[in-house]
Amino acid sequence: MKIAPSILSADFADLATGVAAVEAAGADRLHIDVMDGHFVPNLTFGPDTVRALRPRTSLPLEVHLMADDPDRWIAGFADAGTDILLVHQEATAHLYGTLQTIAAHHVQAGVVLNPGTPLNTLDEVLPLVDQVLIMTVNPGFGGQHFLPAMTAKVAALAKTRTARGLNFAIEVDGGINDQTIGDVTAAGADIAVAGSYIFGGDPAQRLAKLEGRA
Ligand SMILES: O=C(CO)[C@@H](O)[C@H](O)COP(=O)(O)O
Ligand SMILES: [Fe+2]
Repeated sequence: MKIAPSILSADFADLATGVAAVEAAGADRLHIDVMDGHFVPNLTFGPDTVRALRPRTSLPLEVHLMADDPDRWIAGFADAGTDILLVHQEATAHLYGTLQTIAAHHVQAGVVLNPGTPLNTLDEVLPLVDQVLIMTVNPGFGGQHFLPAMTAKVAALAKTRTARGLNFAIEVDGGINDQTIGDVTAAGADIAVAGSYIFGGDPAQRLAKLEGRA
């Protein structure tokens, strides 16, 4: 299992220190939760945060874009140094085109599903994506409880991937800790985002635990 620490739970006044800690501890990538105050009731980072972090780490930068009308942000995040851009299915009426636009900017494209959005809404776009992110909480805030019903959704997506001969990565986000990581791993997730668990203690120890090294 690859772990993507979410800087939403890091110290906003000292992001570079949090990033250095998880990079030294062996994180796979950095997860950057962008919230626009409309799609979700919270405000966080923008492209300038990505631009500022880019020279401070060699980890891939994954942007989880919780914003309405994601097309307006694609060029800005691509130009800032984003490696993987994840857009919500629920945030655009033009998902197919949005994913094409991300790829045209030479950024890996991913799609995110809220807990209440069915998998079959992705039937047509799965061949276009590098990654599918299954929300295991309702988006907007860190530190929420994992929704156990999402485990079956991850398993169903893994089954679809095999049946269709596709090779996108499956990621989970929300409520991931040492108690919940086992179920999502068994269900077929490849990457797990973790914020409050990683930054709520010693990041190196907690990362090792999630990766099954401790
Ligand atoms: O996208 C989100 C929340 O909307 C997440 O990436 C959170 O940052 C995960 O936080 P934890 O549940 O791990 O505390
Ligand atoms: Fe996220």
